[in-house]
Amino acid sequence: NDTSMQHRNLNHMTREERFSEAMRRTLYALKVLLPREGWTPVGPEMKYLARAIKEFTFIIHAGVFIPCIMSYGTNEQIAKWFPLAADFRIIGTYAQTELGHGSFLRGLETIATYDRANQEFIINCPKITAMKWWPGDMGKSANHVLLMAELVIDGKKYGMHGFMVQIRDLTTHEPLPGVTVGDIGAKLSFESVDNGFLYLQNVRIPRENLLSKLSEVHPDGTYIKKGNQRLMYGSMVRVRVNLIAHEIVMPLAKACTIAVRYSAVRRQGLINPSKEEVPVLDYVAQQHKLLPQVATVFMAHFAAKQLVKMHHDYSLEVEKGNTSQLPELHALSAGMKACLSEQGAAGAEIVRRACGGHGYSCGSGLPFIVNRMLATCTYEGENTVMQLQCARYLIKCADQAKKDKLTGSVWYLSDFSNMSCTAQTFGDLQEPSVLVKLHERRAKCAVQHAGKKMQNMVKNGTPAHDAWNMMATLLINAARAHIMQYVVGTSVTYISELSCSASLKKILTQLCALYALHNINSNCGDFVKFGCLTSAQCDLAQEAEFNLLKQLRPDAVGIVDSFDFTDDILQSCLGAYDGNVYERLFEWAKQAPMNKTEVHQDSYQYLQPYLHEGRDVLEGRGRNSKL
Ligand SMILES: CCCCCCCCCCCCCCCCC/C=C/C(=O)SCCNC(=O)CCNC(=O)[C@H](O)C(C)(C)COP(=O)(O)OP(=O)(O)OC[C@H]1O[C@@H](n2cnc3c(N)ncnc32)[C@H](O)[C@@H]1OP(=O)(O)O
Ligand SMILES: Cc1cc2nc3c(=O)[nH]c(=O)nc-3n(C[C@H](O)[C@H](O)[C@H](O)COP(=O)(O)OP(=O)(O)OC[C@H]3O[C@@H](n4cnc5c(N)ncnc54)[C@H](O)[C@@H]3O)c2cc1C
Repeated sequence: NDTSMQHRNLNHMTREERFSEAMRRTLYALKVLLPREGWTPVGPEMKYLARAIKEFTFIIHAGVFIPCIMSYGTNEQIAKWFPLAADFRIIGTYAQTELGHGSFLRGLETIATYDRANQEFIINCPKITAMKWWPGDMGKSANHVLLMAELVIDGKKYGMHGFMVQIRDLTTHEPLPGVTVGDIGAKLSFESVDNGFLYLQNVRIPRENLLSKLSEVHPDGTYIKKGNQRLMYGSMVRVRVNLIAHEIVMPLAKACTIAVRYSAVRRQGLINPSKEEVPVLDYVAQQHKLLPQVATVFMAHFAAKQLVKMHHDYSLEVEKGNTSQLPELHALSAGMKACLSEQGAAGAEIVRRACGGHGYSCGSGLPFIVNRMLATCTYEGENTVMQLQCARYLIKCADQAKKDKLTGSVWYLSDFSNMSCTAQTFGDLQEPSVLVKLHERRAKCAVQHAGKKMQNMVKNGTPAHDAWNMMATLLINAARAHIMQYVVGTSVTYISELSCSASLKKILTQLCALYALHNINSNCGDFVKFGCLTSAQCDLAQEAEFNLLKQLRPDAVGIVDSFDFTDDILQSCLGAYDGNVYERLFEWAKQAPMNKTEVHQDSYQYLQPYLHEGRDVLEGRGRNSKL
């Protein structure tokens, strides 16, 4: 109810207005509304703030820069920079991606050369492709960057390391000497975020600014490795784990809230010619578009909770020096981020499109969500690259499964029990245990299929790297199958262990079955090809899905209401709680800047001569028509 927090209509603001409004609101929220003692920008409070603010600034500062200080800094470095960053007395970003490289980190070109005489690092972007490009909050907001650069000592390269680099004056906010920085311009979304470019030329930083938890450089230039160097990639794992809830589950839940509420209000056409127009939500085709996406919100939420727990447990182990869980966590987080962002972004577009013309209006609030979700398929690890990382781990595990009993998320690769499906009715295929087994078998077969294909190619003389490249599509499918079995399996377990009312558990079980069946029916080629289902059982799977749509239809609005988004955060004429769609759309349109005058003078000057000629002809004074 704090008017300082309420959103003005973002669609009727310029990009620069949105940029400064987002900063005002974010700082207001953080500085005024949060208890100051003890909160951290990545603490549980952020989850609630993120529900209250449509456009944040400082997501990278809070979601990446600060966690990196914790992950890569020594205790002294954390003690120095964390308090400043947590209170926004320094604003930072994570500057890794360059104009010429984003996925292939070993190709990054920014160099940090150690100057022994002055005990400094000299930072350089040797050519235009080395310029840092994309980091959020970097163009106009950040005064520091956590710069990922190639460390060079006496001409020898030591790989990518993290350096704290100040880029703007803390008094004037002007760029420091050797720093060229700015905004990269208009993007598909994130209008309020100043993704930036950063060109560094002979910028000097103290030796102490190398974040030295994992490695350090002594004054004489001696390089010391401390611990598993793979932890240098650790911040990306953490962000991939955290972004699922924040940037995939929540936006998809908002989109589903809007689309389901609108579909319950929008009457269009007849089902029974003798009855009145029906709400479009009564069309099974509409239910088939919307309800599986509602189910995805829940299943992705449950799986993300499990992944966050796994990351938390892993972090405790790393503190004890045990990094053994890192390979599985990397594979799972990379695969989950890629597959759920793919599903989520596609799902948001499906539900937007299900709202017809009004879904194409920014007044629906849906284009904002769809465009932002598209970014999740690219940032924090481009999806294809992440799926291949996941597949790399699966292929290794499949080889290991031939001799060892596997555990963890890949345990099913060493399950050689009979997994044939005996379902005779569509009810059998709604059973959670049957759905889990089907997904495990499909995933196991997909991984083995890709592995076998590559082995055969190598046996026939194809170099392993070429076989990998040629089978990439099968490897990506294997990664998707692995993640689907993980999401279905963890969701079934989570729901079964949930202490809640029987009626709620029934709905959640139905949603889980709907998610699994929708996935089966969308990929039935795999399920038949790998012998998981017969063609007749595929028909039953479709029947099972349609039956669940019918069962869930009466609760559809109640289910999305349970996401509990306020009208202010939805900013949607279609999804407002009161359902007054048409009045809201009309009011929203009238507020458009285009309508601040009855006649748009700038354009009228071009139209006027033609209009006056038309007037004269119609009033009998004008020359004959030119046509
Ligand atoms: C005040 C407001 C507050 C608001 C709310 C705050 C809350 C916020 C919550 C969170 C929300 C976050 C919002 C999201 C914003 C995101 C913004 C975007 C940021 C970015 O995009 S940062 C840049 C991201 N870039 C990447 O991800 C690059 C991807 N590329 C790579 O990771 C690597 O290049 C690679 C993995 C593809 C290849 O690397 P490399 O060549 O070195 O490795 P190989 O493939 O040869 O593999 C070598 C072995 O290393 C293992 N490996 C690879 N990566 C990792 C890893 N990350 N962890 C562990 N191990 C890793 C491989 O598995 C290989 O192992 P093997 O044993 O040899 O097989
Ligand atoms: C909204 C947004 C915010 C961002 N924020 C940040 C930030 O804060 N900090 C930061 O450092 N970066 C940030 N990024 C950059 C982001 O991390 C990179 O864009 C991402 O890592 C992809 O790298 P790239 O852009 O170089 O694409 P590329 O890697 O060049 O990919 C281009 C194409 O090549 C394909 N490809 C690449 N490698 C392979 C491979 N090995 N096998 C098969 N196909 C391959 C990809 O699949 C893709 O189709 C942001 C990006 C966006 C869009």
